[in-house]
Amino acid sequence: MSDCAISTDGLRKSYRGVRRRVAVDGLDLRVPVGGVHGFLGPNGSGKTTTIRMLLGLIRPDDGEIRIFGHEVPAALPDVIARVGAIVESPKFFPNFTGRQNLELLASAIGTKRRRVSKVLAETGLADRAGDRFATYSLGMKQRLAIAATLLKEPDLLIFDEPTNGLDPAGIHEIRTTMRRLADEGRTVLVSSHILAEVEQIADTVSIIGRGRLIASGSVAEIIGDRAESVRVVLRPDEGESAKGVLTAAGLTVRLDHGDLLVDGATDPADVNRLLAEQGLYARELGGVRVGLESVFLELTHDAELGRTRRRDRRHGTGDEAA
Ligand SMILES: Nc1ncnc2c1ncn2[C@@H]1O[C@H](COP(=O)(O)OP(=O)(O)OP(=O)(O)O)[C@@H](O)[C@H]1O
Repeated sequence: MSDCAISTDGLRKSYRGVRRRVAVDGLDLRVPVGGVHGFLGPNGSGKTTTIRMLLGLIRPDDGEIRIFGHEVPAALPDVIARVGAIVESPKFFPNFTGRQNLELLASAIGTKRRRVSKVLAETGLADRAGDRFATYSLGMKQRLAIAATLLKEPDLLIFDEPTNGLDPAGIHEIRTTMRRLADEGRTVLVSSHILAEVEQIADTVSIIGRGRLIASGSVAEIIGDRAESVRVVLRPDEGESAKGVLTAAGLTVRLDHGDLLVDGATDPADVNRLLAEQGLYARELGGVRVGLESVFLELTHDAELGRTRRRDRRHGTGDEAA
């Protein structure tokens, strides 16, 4: 697995409370060396728990983690110097300037002071380095946090929802910074539930749901043959019967805001013919590109559905034919 910056196999973690809660449920993750890897999943799907295990902050119940081939947590001391992470908002002194805050940190971790100017430049903060931290925008505060993780020259950067709470300009700044860090040869793992945002900068992604891997690969691979769908606009009362006709013809059909979306590389003319044969006439019909966001919703919805069906079968309450 030496071509992986991070790999996990069968990673598991439950939290004990009133009830046992499975947060990570046999996760197999592969993060290639170099580039931005989006670690995506809905709220509560286990992203933060996974990241905390990668950093040795909590212990897995089971499974294996390797970072640059080193087993974690056992060999964490051998590799932690190569890893920089932001998992929570780091604390800085509000009345110190950005530069003073970084200089303090640099001396605490034994890094040369001249590195401070370099990381300020790398995160686009050189111009504001002499201003007090308290006067920084949220995006600048987050970039100072990134600058702090760069002090020890890490090969791998791990960011847990780094754009949380930022406005569009702040999101853009962080996104540009992450892209630049990866273009300089580092590996950046960034978790998010905002998929459209990660889609723009990620080279590869892993999508998780309920603590399990649902899909991984390049954005293009995951979108795959869903890249083209056919949108069909009908009279509102015809949606269900049209869906029945197309599904019976073997097509995958979803209702989307009252319209039908026919997934897969389907020729709009075939859809038109199938409907017309049954006396259903489309008001509009055309190809649409599908983004990662809708694929993600579909995948996590399918995973959830599979889980419900398995549970129903166990309890004997489900539709056995399903
Ligand atoms: N310290 C804890 N004690 C008990 N349950 C926890 C704890 N931390 C997380 N959980 C639960 O574990 C599950 C996974 O949570 P986690 O924070 O890892 O997900 P996440 O994907 O990072 O979510 P978000 O996008 O909301 O940050 C959730 O059901 C959450 O409620």
